[in-house]
Amino acid sequence: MSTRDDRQEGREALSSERTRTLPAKDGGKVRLKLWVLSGPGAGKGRPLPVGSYLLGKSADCDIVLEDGTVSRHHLRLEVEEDRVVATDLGSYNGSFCEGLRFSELEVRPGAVLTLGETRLKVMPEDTRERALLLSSRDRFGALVGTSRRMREVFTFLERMAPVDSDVLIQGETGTGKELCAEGLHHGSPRAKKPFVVVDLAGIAPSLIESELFGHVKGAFTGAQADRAGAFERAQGGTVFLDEVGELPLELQPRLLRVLERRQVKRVGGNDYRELDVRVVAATHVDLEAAVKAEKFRRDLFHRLAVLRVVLPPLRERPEDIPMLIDTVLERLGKPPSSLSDQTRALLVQYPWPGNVRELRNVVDRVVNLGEESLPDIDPGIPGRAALRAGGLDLAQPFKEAKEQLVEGFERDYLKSLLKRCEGRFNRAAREAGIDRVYLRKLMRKHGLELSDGKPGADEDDAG
Ligand SMILES: Nc1ncnc2c1ncn2[C@@H]1O[C@H](COP(=O)(O)OP(=O)(O)OP(=O)(O)O)[C@@H](O)[C@H]1O
Repeated sequence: MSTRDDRQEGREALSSERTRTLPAKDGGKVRLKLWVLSGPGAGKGRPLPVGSYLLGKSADCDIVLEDGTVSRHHLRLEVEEDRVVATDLGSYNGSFCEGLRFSELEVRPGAVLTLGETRLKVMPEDTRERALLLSSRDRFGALVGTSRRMREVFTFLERMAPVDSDVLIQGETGTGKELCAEGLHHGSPRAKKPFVVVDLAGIAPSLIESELFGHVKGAFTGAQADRAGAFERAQGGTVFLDEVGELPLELQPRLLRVLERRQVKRVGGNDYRELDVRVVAATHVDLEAAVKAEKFRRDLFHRLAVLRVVLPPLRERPEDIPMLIDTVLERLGKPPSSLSDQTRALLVQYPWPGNVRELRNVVDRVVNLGEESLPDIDPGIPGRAALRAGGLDLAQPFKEAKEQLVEGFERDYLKSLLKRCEGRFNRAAREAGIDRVYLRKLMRKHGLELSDGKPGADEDDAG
Protein backbone atom coordinates (compact mmCIF):
# COMPACT_ATOMS: atom_id res chain seq x y z
CA MET A 1 0.00 0.00 0.00
CA SER A 2 1.53 3.33 -0.91
CA THR A 3 0.23 6.88 -1.13
CA ARG A 4 0.71 9.74 -3.54
CA ASP A 5 0.89 12.72 -1.20
CA ASP A 6 2.71 11.47 1.80
CA ARG A 7 4.70 8.66 0.27
CA GLN A 8 7.83 9.46 2.26
CA GLU A 9 6.02 9.76 5.58
CA GLY A 10 4.04 6.64 4.73
CA ARG A 11 7.16 4.65 3.94
CA GLU A 12 8.59 5.47 7.33
CA ALA A 13 5.38 4.55 9.09
CA LEU A 14 4.98 1.35 7.15
CA SER A 15 8.54 0.13 7.35
CA SER A 16 8.65 0.41 11.12
CA GLU A 17 5.19 -1.19 11.41
CA ARG A 18 4.74 0.91 14.49
CA THR A 19 2.60 3.90 15.17
CA ARG A 20 3.27 6.83 17.36
CA THR A 21 0.78 7.90 19.94
CA LEU A 22 -0.69 11.05 18.51
CA PRO A 23 -2.57 13.46 20.71
CA ALA A 24 -6.28 13.66 20.01
CA LYS A 25 -7.05 16.54 17.71
CA ASP A 26 -8.61 19.76 18.96
CA GLY A 27 -12.15 19.07 20.01
CA GLY A 28 -11.18 15.55 21.05
CA LYS A 29 -11.88 14.01 17.66
CA VAL A 30 -10.48 10.56 17.12
CA ARG A 31 -7.67 10.09 14.64
CA LEU A 32 -8.07 7.10 12.39
CA LYS A 33 -5.68 4.68 10.88
CA LEU A 34 -6.05 2.22 8.00
CA TRP A 35 -4.46 -1.22 8.38
CA VAL A 36 -3.98 -3.91 5.75
CA LEU A 37 -4.92 -7.20 7.43
CA SER A 38 -4.32 -9.55 4.54
CA GLY A 39 -3.36 -9.61 0.89
CA PRO A 40 -0.25 -8.01 -0.58
CA GLY A 41 0.94 -5.39 1.91
CA ALA A 42 -0.50 -7.24 4.92
CA GLY A 43 0.64 -5.77 8.23
CA LYS A 44 1.05 -2.25 6.87
CA GLY A 45 -0.79 0.72 8.23
CA ARG A 46 -1.13 4.44 7.52
CA PRO A 47 -2.81 7.38 9.19
CA LEU A 48 -6.17 8.42 7.81
CA PRO A 49 -6.68 12.12 8.51
CA VAL A 50 -9.89 13.88 7.42
CA GLY A 51 -10.06 13.87 3.63
CA SER A 52 -11.07 11.92 0.58
CA TYR A 53 -9.07 8.88 -0.54
CA LEU A 54 -9.16 6.96 -3.76
CA LEU A 55 -8.16 3.31 -3.28
CA GLY A 56 -7.19 0.95 -6.08
CA LYS A 57 -4.45 -0.66 -8.12
CA SER A 58 -3.73 2.35 -10.30
CA ALA A 59 -0.65 4.44 -9.54
CA ASP A 60 -2.75 7.62 -9.47
CA CYS A 61 -4.74 6.42 -6.43
CA ASP A 62 -4.19 8.03 -3.04
CA ILE A 63 -3.80 4.61 -1.51
CA VAL A 64 -2.34 2.13 -3.96
CA LEU A 65 -3.19 -1.51 -3.29
CA GLU A 66 -0.80 -3.77 -5.15
CA ASP A 67 -3.34 -6.56 -5.47
CA GLY A 68 -4.20 -8.08 -8.86
CA THR A 69 -7.78 -8.75 -7.70
CA VAL A 70 -8.42 -5.08 -6.87
CA SER A 71 -9.75 -2.76 -9.61
CA ARG A 72 -7.72 0.20 -10.83
CA HIS A 73 -10.12 2.60 -9.08
CA HIS A 74 -11.89 0.38 -6.60
CA LEU A 75 -13.19 2.37 -3.64
CA ARG A 76 -13.46 5.88 -2.28
CA LEU A 77 -13.13 6.56 1.44
CA GLU A 78 -14.54 9.86 2.71
CA VAL A 79 -13.08 10.49 6.14
CA GLU A 80 -15.01 13.13 8.03
CA GLU A 81 -14.64 14.35 11.60
CA ASP A 82 -17.24 11.95 12.91
CA ARG A 83 -17.74 9.31 10.27
CA VAL A 84 -16.18 7.41 7.41
CA VAL A 85 -18.10 6.58 4.25
CA ALA A 86 -16.91 3.98 1.77
CA THR A 87 -18.21 3.98 -1.83
CA ASP A 88 -17.50 1.21 -4.30
CA LEU A 89 -16.53 2.74 -7.67
CA GLY A 90 -18.07 -0.01 -9.82
CA SER A 91 -15.20 -2.38 -9.06
CA TYR A 92 -14.96 -5.67 -10.92
CA ASN A 93 -14.77 -7.94 -7.85
CA GLY A 94 -16.86 -5.75 -5.58
CA SER A 95 -16.35 -4.34 -2.06
CA PHE A 96 -17.50 -6.26 1.00
CA CYS A 97 -17.94 -5.52 4.68
CA GLU A 98 -18.35 -8.40 7.12
CA GLY A 99 -19.26 -10.69 4.21
CA LEU A 100 -21.85 -8.38 2.58
CA ARG A 101 -21.30 -6.62 -0.71
CA PHE A 102 -21.96 -2.89 -0.60
CA SER A 103 -21.99 0.04 -2.95
CA GLU A 104 -22.01 2.70 -0.23
CA LEU A 105 -21.53 2.19 3.48
CA GLU A 106 -20.82 4.10 6.66
CA VAL A 107 -17.83 2.30 8.11
CA ARG A 108 -17.81 1.88 11.85
CA PRO A 109 -14.34 1.84 13.45
CA GLY A 110 -13.08 -1.71 13.65
CA ALA A 111 -15.05 -2.93 10.62
CA VAL A 112 -13.17 -4.98 8.07
CA LEU A 113 -13.48 -4.10 4.37
CA THR A 114 -12.61 -6.70 1.76
CA LEU A 115 -11.44 -5.60 -1.69
CA GLY A 116 -10.36 -8.56 -3.79
CA GLU A 117 -7.85 -10.41 -1.64
CA THR A 118 -7.05 -7.35 0.43
CA ARG A 119 -8.71 -6.91 3.81
CA LEU A 120 -8.57 -3.47 5.36
CA LYS A 121 -9.49 -2.25 8.80
CA VAL A 122 -10.24 1.30 9.84
CA MET A 123 -9.38 1.84 13.51
CA PRO A 124 -9.07 4.73 15.92
CA GLU A 125 -5.41 5.51 16.56
CA ASP A 126 -5.86 6.11 20.24
CA THR A 127 -7.06 2.67 21.31
CA ARG A 128 -4.72 -0.16 22.14
CA GLU A 129 -5.41 -1.46 18.66
CA ARG A 130 -3.15 1.20 17.18
CA ALA A 131 -0.15 -0.26 18.97
CA LEU A 132 -0.77 -3.79 17.93
CA LEU A 133 -2.61 -4.99 14.93
CA LEU A 134 -5.07 -7.57 16.16
CA SER A 135 -5.13 -10.70 14.13
CA SER A 136 -8.43 -11.04 12.33
CA ARG A 137 -8.08 -14.79 12.71
CA ASP A 138 -9.45 -16.78 15.60
CA ARG A 139 -6.82 -19.52 15.38
CA PHE A 140 -3.14 -20.17 14.95
CA GLY A 141 -2.31 -23.75 14.08
CA ALA A 142 -4.45 -25.82 16.43
CA LEU A 143 -4.80 -22.98 18.97
CA VAL A 144 -8.19 -21.30 18.88
CA GLY A 145 -9.60 -18.22 20.60
CA THR A 146 -11.77 -15.24 19.81
CA SER A 147 -10.73 -13.07 22.75
CA ARG A 148 -8.75 -9.93 22.18
CA ARG A 149 -5.94 -11.37 24.31
CA MET A 150 -5.60 -14.43 22.10
CA ARG A 151 -5.90 -12.49 18.87
CA GLU A 152 -3.02 -10.33 20.08
CA VAL A 153 -1.06 -13.51 20.70
CA PHE A 154 -1.97 -14.81 17.23
CA THR A 155 -0.63 -11.59 15.70
CA PHE A 156 2.73 -12.15 17.41
CA LEU A 157 2.79 -15.80 16.46
CA GLU A 158 1.97 -15.11 12.82
CA ARG A 159 4.92 -12.74 12.70
CA MET A 160 7.25 -15.01 14.66
CA ALA A 161 6.58 -18.22 12.74
CA PRO A 162 8.56 -17.47 9.56
CA VAL A 163 11.44 -15.80 11.44
CA ASP A 164 14.22 -18.19 12.44
CA SER A 165 14.89 -16.73 15.92
CA ASP A 166 14.48 -18.88 19.01
CA VAL A 167 11.26 -18.34 20.98
CA LEU A 168 10.31 -18.55 24.63
CA ILE A 169 6.65 -19.32 25.39
CA GLN A 170 5.43 -18.52 28.88
CA GLY A 171 2.08 -19.43 30.39
CA GLU A 172 0.42 -21.43 33.11
CA THR A 173 0.05 -25.16 32.72
CA GLY A 174 -2.57 -26.14 30.13
CA THR A 175 -2.63 -22.79 28.30
CA GLY A 176 -1.52 -24.34 25.02
CA LYS A 177 2.25 -23.82 25.01
CA GLU A 178 2.93 -27.04 23.15
CA LEU A 179 0.27 -26.30 20.53
CA CYS A 180 1.79 -22.87 20.15
CA ALA A 181 5.25 -24.38 19.53
CA GLU A 182 3.77 -26.79 17.00
CA GLY A 183 2.04 -23.92 15.23
CA LEU A 184 5.31 -21.98 15.05
CA HIS A 185 7.03 -25.00 13.53
CA HIS A 186 4.29 -25.66 10.99
CA GLY A 187 4.17 -21.98 10.02
CA SER A 188 7.94 -21.86 9.41
CA PRO A 189 10.11 -22.89 6.47
CA ARG A 190 11.18 -25.83 8.67
CA ALA A 191 7.65 -27.32 8.59
CA LYS A 192 8.63 -30.39 6.56
CA LYS A 193 11.52 -31.24 8.87
CA PRO A 194 11.19 -32.89 12.30
CA PHE A 195 9.49 -31.31 15.31
CA VAL A 196 11.10 -32.92 18.34
CA VAL A 197 9.56 -32.47 21.78
CA VAL A 198 11.62 -32.82 24.95
CA ASP A 199 9.62 -32.54 28.16
CA LEU A 200 12.27 -31.65 30.70
CA ALA A 201 9.83 -32.11 33.60
CA GLY A 202 9.11 -35.65 32.52
CA ILE A 203 12.67 -36.95 32.28
CA ALA A 204 14.77 -38.06 35.24
CA PRO A 205 17.48 -35.39 35.74
CA SER A 206 20.20 -38.01 35.23
CA LEU A 207 18.88 -38.75 31.72
CA ILE A 208 18.35 -35.20 30.49
CA GLU A 209 21.89 -34.70 29.23
CA SER A 210 21.87 -37.77 27.01
CA GLU A 211 18.30 -37.11 25.86
CA LEU A 212 19.23 -33.63 24.67
CA PHE A 213 22.77 -34.10 23.41
CA GLY A 214 22.96 -37.87 22.69
CA HIS A 215 25.70 -40.23 23.82
CA VAL A 216 28.33 -42.58 22.46
CA LYS A 217 28.48 -46.28 23.22
CA GLY A 218 29.97 -46.91 26.65
CA ALA A 219 29.61 -43.29 27.82
CA PHE A 220 27.82 -44.58 30.93
CA THR A 221 26.40 -47.83 32.22
CA GLY A 222 23.56 -48.80 29.94
CA ALA A 223 24.83 -46.82 26.93
CA GLN A 224 24.98 -49.88 24.72
CA ALA A 225 25.07 -48.06 21.41
CA ASP A 226 25.63 -44.58 20.01
CA ARG A 227 22.47 -42.50 20.22
CA ALA A 228 21.61 -39.13 18.68
CA GLY A 229 20.11 -36.59 21.07
CA ALA A 230 17.03 -34.45 20.44
CA PHE A 231 19.01 -31.66 18.77
CA GLU A 232 20.53 -34.01 16.23
CA ARG A 233 17.23 -35.78 15.64
CA ALA A 234 15.62 -32.41 14.87
CA GLN A 235 18.24 -31.53 12.24
CA GLY A 236 16.71 -28.98 9.86
CA GLY A 237 13.59 -28.65 12.04
CA THR A 238 12.55 -27.44 15.48
CA VAL A 239 13.30 -28.63 19.01
CA PHE A 240 10.61 -27.89 21.58
CA LEU A 241 12.05 -27.76 25.09
CA ASP A 242 9.01 -28.01 27.35
CA GLU A 243 9.46 -26.89 30.98
CA VAL A 244 12.91 -25.51 30.27
CA GLY A 245 12.93 -24.13 33.85
CA GLU A 246 13.51 -27.72 35.00
CA LEU A 247 16.89 -27.92 33.25
CA PRO A 248 19.47 -28.65 35.97
CA LEU A 249 21.83 -25.73 36.60
CA GLU A 250 24.89 -27.78 35.70
CA LEU A 251 23.50 -28.52 32.20
CA GLN A 252 22.56 -24.93 31.45
CA PRO A 253 26.02 -23.93 30.08
CA ARG A 254 25.81 -26.85 27.63
CA LEU A 255 22.45 -25.69 26.33
CA LEU A 256 23.76 -22.15 26.07
CA ARG A 257 26.64 -23.39 23.97
CA VAL A 258 24.28 -25.24 21.64
CA LEU A 259 22.16 -22.12 21.22
CA GLU A 260 25.13 -19.86 20.60
CA ARG A 261 27.31 -22.04 18.40
CA ARG A 262 24.72 -24.38 16.91
CA GLN A 263 26.99 -27.32 17.63
CA VAL A 264 26.47 -30.37 19.79
CA LYS A 265 28.80 -32.95 21.33
CA ARG A 266 27.38 -36.31 22.41
CA VAL A 267 27.99 -37.40 26.02
CA GLY A 268 31.30 -39.28 26.02
CA GLY A 269 32.09 -38.13 22.47
CA ASN A 270 34.88 -35.88 21.22
CA ASP A 271 33.56 -34.21 18.08
CA TYR A 272 31.17 -31.34 17.74
CA ARG A 273 28.45 -31.81 15.13
CA GLU A 274 26.96 -28.84 13.30
CA LEU A 275 23.29 -28.18 13.96
CA ASP A 276 20.60 -26.45 11.95
CA VAL A 277 17.69 -26.22 14.37
CA ARG A 278 15.30 -23.65 15.72
CA VAL A 279 14.72 -23.84 19.47
CA VAL A 280 11.33 -23.08 20.96
CA ALA A 281 11.27 -23.34 24.74
CA ALA A 282 8.35 -23.14 27.15
CA THR A 283 7.92 -22.69 30.84
CA HIS A 284 5.07 -22.36 33.30
CA VAL A 285 7.34 -20.94 36.00
CA ASP A 286 8.41 -17.35 36.26
CA LEU A 287 11.87 -17.65 34.72
CA GLU A 288 12.83 -14.10 35.64
CA ALA A 289 12.21 -15.01 39.29
CA ALA A 290 14.28 -18.19 38.79
CA VAL A 291 17.09 -16.02 37.41
CA LYS A 292 16.90 -13.78 40.49
CA ALA A 293 16.94 -16.84 42.74
CA GLU A 294 20.03 -18.04 40.80
CA LYS A 295 18.27 -21.21 39.71
CA PHE A 296 18.40 -20.26 36.07
CA ARG A 297 21.32 -18.62 34.29
CA ARG A 298 20.69 -15.07 33.19
CA ASP A 299 22.67 -15.48 29.95
CA LEU A 300 20.66 -18.58 29.02
CA PHE A 301 17.39 -16.81 29.79
CA HIS A 302 18.27 -13.91 27.49
CA ARG A 303 19.47 -16.26 24.79
CA LEU A 304 16.23 -18.28 24.90
CA ALA A 305 13.96 -15.28 25.06
CA VAL A 306 15.03 -13.68 21.78
CA LEU A 307 11.33 -13.63 20.97
CA ARG A 308 8.85 -14.06 23.76
CA VAL A 309 5.14 -14.80 23.86
CA VAL A 310 2.92 -15.07 26.93
CA LEU A 311 -0.24 -17.19 26.78
CA PRO A 312 -2.90 -15.73 29.06
CA PRO A 313 -4.68 -17.99 31.58
CA LEU A 314 -8.20 -19.05 30.62
CA ARG A 315 -9.79 -17.20 33.56
CA GLU A 316 -8.67 -13.93 31.92
CA ARG A 317 -10.41 -14.77 28.63
CA PRO A 318 -13.69 -16.56 29.41
CA GLU A 319 -15.06 -15.40 26.05
CA ASP A 320 -12.86 -18.12 24.50
CA ILE A 321 -14.65 -20.91 26.40
CA PRO A 322 -17.59 -21.50 23.99
CA MET A 323 -15.26 -21.84 21.00
CA LEU A 324 -12.88 -24.06 22.99
CA ILE A 325 -15.78 -26.32 24.00
CA ASP A 326 -16.83 -26.67 20.36
CA THR A 327 -13.24 -27.38 19.33
CA VAL A 328 -12.88 -30.07 21.98
CA LEU A 329 -16.20 -31.65 20.91
CA GLU A 330 -15.11 -31.59 17.29
CA ARG A 331 -11.80 -33.25 18.19
CA LEU A 332 -13.74 -35.90 20.08
CA GLY A 333 -15.93 -36.40 17.03
CA LYS A 334 -19.05 -35.21 18.89
CA PRO A 335 -21.65 -32.70 17.67
CA PRO A 336 -22.07 -29.33 19.47
CA SER A 337 -25.43 -30.61 20.77
CA SER A 338 -23.57 -33.12 22.99
CA LEU A 339 -23.55 -30.49 25.73
CA SER A 340 -26.69 -28.81 26.98
CA ASP A 341 -26.90 -25.02 27.20
CA GLN A 342 -27.12 -25.36 30.97
CA THR A 343 -23.83 -27.24 31.15
CA ARG A 344 -22.19 -24.80 28.79
CA ALA A 345 -23.31 -21.94 31.00
CA LEU A 346 -21.70 -23.63 34.02
CA LEU A 347 -18.47 -24.20 32.14
CA VAL A 348 -18.23 -20.57 31.07
CA GLN A 349 -18.43 -19.41 34.68
CA TYR A 350 -15.72 -21.63 36.11
CA PRO A 351 -12.24 -20.07 36.60
CA TRP A 352 -10.32 -23.13 35.22
CA PRO A 353 -7.11 -23.24 37.29
CA GLY A 354 -5.87 -26.04 35.00
CA ASN A 355 -6.74 -23.88 31.97
CA VAL A 356 -7.70 -25.40 28.62
CA ARG A 357 -6.41 -28.86 29.53
CA GLU A 358 -8.76 -28.98 32.51
CA LEU A 359 -11.64 -27.74 30.35
CA ARG A 360 -10.84 -30.41 27.76
CA ASN A 361 -10.79 -33.13 30.42
CA VAL A 362 -14.10 -32.04 31.91
CA VAL A 363 -15.79 -31.85 28.49
CA ASP A 364 -14.37 -35.28 27.62
CA ARG A 365 -15.65 -36.71 30.87
CA VAL A 366 -19.12 -35.20 30.56
CA VAL A 367 -19.49 -36.31 26.95
CA ASN A 368 -18.44 -39.86 27.71
CA LEU A 369 -19.98 -40.38 31.11
CA GLY A 370 -23.02 -38.14 30.80
CA GLU A 371 -23.82 -34.76 32.28
CA GLU A 372 -24.37 -36.39 35.68
CA SER A 373 -20.59 -36.70 35.90
CA LEU A 374 -20.05 -32.95 35.79
CA PRO A 375 -18.02 -32.25 38.91
CA ASP A 376 -19.04 -29.61 41.40
CA ILE A 377 -16.82 -27.13 39.70
CA ASP A 378 -17.53 -24.02 41.65
CA PRO A 379 -18.65 -23.48 45.23
CA GLY A 380 -21.17 -20.91 44.04
CA ILE A 381 -22.34 -22.91 41.06
CA PRO A 382 -23.53 -26.39 41.89
CA GLY A 383 -22.73 -28.83 39.10
CA ARG A 384 -24.96 -31.60 37.93
CA ALA A 385 -23.44 -34.06 40.37
CA ALA A 386 -24.24 -31.73 43.20
CA LEU A 387 -27.75 -31.20 41.94
CA ARG A 388 -28.26 -34.89 41.53
CA ALA A 389 -26.59 -35.64 44.85
CA GLY A 390 -26.73 -39.38 44.25
CA GLY A 391 -25.57 -41.33 47.31
CA LEU A 392 -25.21 -38.19 49.37
CA ASP A 393 -26.73 -37.58 52.72
CA LEU A 394 -28.64 -34.42 51.99
CA ALA A 395 -29.69 -34.07 55.58
CA GLN A 396 -26.15 -33.00 56.49
CA PRO A 397 -25.23 -29.35 56.76
CA PHE A 398 -24.39 -27.92 53.33
CA LYS A 399 -20.65 -27.66 54.01
CA GLU A 400 -20.29 -31.32 55.02
CA ALA A 401 -22.44 -32.53 52.12
CA LYS A 402 -20.31 -30.61 49.72
CA GLU A 403 -17.06 -31.90 51.21
CA GLN A 404 -18.35 -35.45 50.97
CA LEU A 405 -19.19 -34.95 47.33
CA VAL A 406 -15.90 -33.27 46.48
CA GLU A 407 -13.91 -35.95 48.26
CA GLY A 408 -15.71 -38.67 46.38
CA PHE A 409 -15.03 -36.89 43.13
CA GLU A 410 -11.36 -36.35 43.97
CA ARG A 411 -10.88 -40.03 44.81
CA ASP A 412 -12.62 -41.26 41.65
CA TYR A 413 -10.81 -38.75 39.55
CA LEU A 414 -7.37 -39.60 40.93
CA LYS A 415 -7.91 -43.33 40.58
CA SER A 416 -8.99 -43.03 36.98
CA LEU A 417 -6.20 -40.55 36.26
CA LEU A 418 -3.44 -42.74 37.70
CA LYS A 419 -4.80 -45.74 35.89
CA ARG A 420 -4.90 -43.88 32.61
CA CYS A 421 -1.37 -42.56 33.10
CA GLU A 422 -0.13 -45.97 34.23
CA GLY A 423 1.00 -44.48 37.53
CA ARG A 424 3.33 -41.97 35.83
CA PHE A 425 3.24 -39.05 38.18
CA ASN A 426 4.43 -36.18 35.99
CA ARG A 427 2.21 -37.25 33.17
CA ALA A 428 -0.74 -37.48 35.55
CA ALA A 429 -0.15 -33.92 36.75
CA ARG A 430 0.02 -32.71 33.18
CA GLU A 431 -3.08 -34.60 32.05
CA ALA A 432 -5.06 -33.37 35.02
CA GLY A 433 -3.82 -29.85 34.45
CA ILE A 434 -2.80 -29.43 38.07
CA ASP A 435 0.45 -28.58 39.73
CA ARG A 436 2.59 -31.50 40.84
CA VAL A 437 2.75 -30.24 44.41
CA TYR A 438 -1.04 -30.14 44.53
CA LEU A 439 -1.34 -33.59 42.96
CA ARG A 440 1.09 -35.00 45.51
CA LYS A 441 -0.99 -33.40 48.30
CA LEU A 442 -4.22 -34.81 46.90
CA MET A 443 -2.73 -38.29 46.58
CA ARG A 444 -1.52 -38.20 50.17
CA LYS A 445 -4.94 -37.00 51.31
CA HIS A 446 -6.54 -40.04 49.68
CA GLY A 447 -3.79 -42.47 50.66
CA LEU A 448 -2.93 -43.15 47.05
CA GLU A 449 0.60 -44.07 46.15
CA LEU A 450 2.48 -44.94 43.01
CA SER A 451 3.57 -48.51 42.49
CA ASP A 452 7.01 -47.82 43.98
CA GLY A 453 5.36 -46.24 47.00
CA LYS A 454 6.71 -42.74 46.38
CA PRO A 455 4.20 -40.22 45.13
CA GLY A 456 6.19 -37.98 42.80
CA ALA A 457 8.84 -40.42 41.67
CA ASP A 458 10.10 -38.85 38.44
CA GLU A 459 11.87 -41.97 37.22
CA ASP A 460 8.52 -43.37 36.15
CA ASP A 461 8.32 -40.78 33.45
CA ALA A 462 11.79 -41.15 32.15
CA GLY A 463 10.94 -43.63 29.44
N1 LIG B 1 -6.16 -22.21 22.59
C1 LIG B 1 -6.36 -23.53 22.49
N2 LIG B 1 -7.13 -24.03 21.52
C2 LIG B 1 -7.38 -25.36 21.42
N3 LIG B 1 -6.90 -26.27 22.26
C3 LIG B 1 -6.11 -25.84 23.25
C4 LIG B 1 -5.79 -24.46 23.41
N4 LIG B 1 -4.99 -24.33 24.48
C5 LIG B 1 -4.79 -25.56 24.95
N5 LIG B 1 -5.46 -26.48 24.22
C6 LIG B 1 -5.55 -27.92 24.51
O1 LIG B 1 -5.31 -28.08 25.90
C7 LIG B 1 -4.44 -29.15 26.16
C8 LIG B 1 -3.17 -28.64 26.81
O2 LIG B 1 -2.43 -27.89 25.87
P1 LIG B 1 -0.84 -27.89 25.85
O3 LIG B 1 -0.31 -29.26 26.13
O4 LIG B 1 -0.39 -27.23 24.59
O5 LIG B 1 -0.58 -26.95 27.12
P2 LIG B 1 0.77 -26.56 27.83
O6 LIG B 1 0.66 -25.11 28.14
O7 LIG B 1 1.92 -27.01 26.96
O8 LIG B 1 0.72 -27.39 29.18
P3 LIG B 1 1.93 -27.82 30.16
O9 LIG B 1 2.52 -26.57 30.71
O10 LIG B 1 1.24 -28.61 31.21
O11 LIG B 1 2.88 -28.64 29.32
C9 LIG B 1 -4.20 -29.82 24.83
O12 LIG B 1 -5.15 -30.85 24.69
C10 LIG B 1 -4.46 -28.75 23.82
O13 LIG B 1 -4.91 -29.30 22.63
